[in-house]
Parts: sequence; C-alpha cells; structure tokens
Amino acid sequence: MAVDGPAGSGKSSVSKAAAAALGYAYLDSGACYRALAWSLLQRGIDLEDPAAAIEAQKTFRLDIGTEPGDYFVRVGDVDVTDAIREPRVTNAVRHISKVPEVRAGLTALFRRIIRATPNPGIVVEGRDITTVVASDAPVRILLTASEEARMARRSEELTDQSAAVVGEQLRSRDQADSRVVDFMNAADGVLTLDSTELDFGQTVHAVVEIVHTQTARISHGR
Ligand SMILES: Nc1ncnc2c1ncn2[C@@H]1O[C@H](COP(=O)(O)OP(=O)(O)O)[C@@H](O)[C@H]1O
Ligand SMILES: Nc1ccn([C@@H]2O[C@H](COP(=O)(O)OP(=O)(O)O)[C@@H](O)[C@H]2O)c(=O)n1
Repeated sequence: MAVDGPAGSGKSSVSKAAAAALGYAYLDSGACYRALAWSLLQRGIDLEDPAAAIEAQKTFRLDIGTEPGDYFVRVGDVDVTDAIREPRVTNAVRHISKVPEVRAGLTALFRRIIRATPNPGIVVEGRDITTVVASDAPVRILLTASEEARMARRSEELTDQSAAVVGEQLRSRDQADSRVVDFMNAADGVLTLDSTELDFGQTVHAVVEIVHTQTARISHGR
C-alpha cells in the first residue's frame, strides 16, 4: 500500500506501526532520498550541481531495512540511520529531490525493493508513492494534518531547536517539495486521512481499518 503526505503528518511512524500490525514490510522512501544527500555531502559533491548528483548516484550503494522491527539505513558499510535525520541533511535533500533523473533512479530502486519483498504486503511511504512509484497499489492513502499539528509534533522530536525554527524549516521544505510533486491534494482514487484530531494509536488504527476494508472490497470484486 502507498502512503504520501507532508512533513510531520506521521507518514513514517504511522506506516511503520501499521506495517507491523498487518505483518507487512515497510519502505521509508524519504530515508533513501536522505541517504543519497548524505552520501553526496560526505563525498564533498556540490548538491546544487544536478549533473554531479546524477553521476554520483551511479555508484551509490544503499541498504535499507524493510522489516518494521528492524529498521536501518546503510550507505556502503556506514550505518547512517541517525545521521540522515540531521538538519544539514534535511536541508540538503531538496536540491537532489527536484532532479528528474535522480527521482527516476530512486523510483526504480523502490520498485525493485517492492517486488523483492517476501511479506504478504508492503507499506511504502513518501511524497509520490500514490501517484508515481506505486500508483497501481491496492490501497492508497494521503495522510494529512494541520500545519499547526505537524509543527508541534516535529518540535517535540527536535528538542534542541526552537519551535519557530522548526516551523519555518518545515514550511519552506514543504513549499520546495510541493513544486516537484503534489502531495497536498489527493489524486483520483486516493483516500485522505486527516490525523489532526487523532492521536498516534487512533491514526494507526484508522490506516489498518482502511487496509482491511479496501482489501475485502477488492477480494469481493467491488
Ligand atoms: N496522529 C498523531 N498524533 C500525535 N503524534 C503523532 C501522530 N502521528 C505521528 N505522530 C508523531 O509525530 C512525529 C512525526 O511523525 P513522523 O512519522 O516522523 O512524520 P513524517 O514521516 O510524516 O514526517 C513522531 O514523533 C510521531 O510519533
Ligand atoms: N517519495 C519521496 C520521499 C521523499 N522525498 C524528498 O525527501 C525529503 C525527506 O523525506 P522524508 O519523508 O524523510 O521527510 P519527513 O516528511 O519525514 O520529514 C523530502 O523533503 C523530499 O524532498 C521525495 O522527494 N520523494
């Protein structure tokens, strides 16, 4: 199943918990974009040079855990699970995620991972999963929450940064990202789940219920 949404809507945490509840695998596509940005920063490559990013992507070796209980991100032999969450990486990703060739390369990688998954299903989350990467997924959800709720959730996580700074960074990143793909409006056939008034457990429950309802409908041919 495919889940998209803006930063702080709960995509990663909710998708991982829903995958665990369903016995599905879980793919954090944003972590792959982050890992590529980390790798370019590490190699001293100018992220604002698309040709350099495309060239460097050819030798980018990524390993990502798709079991909800065993999540990790590695680039070559280096574990970057925590490093890719650092603000310097978060702020750098937008330069590469707007490059169509980079997106095509990562989309191909996501599709290989989806095909190779041994679980009965996989929850894939990001910005363009419902529309591009897995537009044929049996269940597609746009997870939203008010800007206020999303900022409050993020600043609770990033306790070393002020709420104002977190809020401004989140807003500017969403703006940059939404110029590349539209994840603010649900495409045809995509269900919108607004988590503003739901707590974490209620949101996970709602996602699991949607999967049960949609898959029952499909197996009954409706
Ligand atoms: N419905 C919810 N209610 C309250 N907190 C939530 C909810 N959904 C997610 N969170 C919390 O908000 C934070 C950000 O969620 P995250 O999954 O990182 O969002 P995203 O991947 O969309 O950026 C996490 O700490 C998560 O536990
Ligand atoms: N499918 C995706 C996923 C992420 N991204 C990019 O990767 C960045 C990080 O994604 P993320 O999902 O880890 O970000 P959060 O919403 O969790 O903060 C986004 O800001 C986008 O620029 C993308 O372009 N397409």
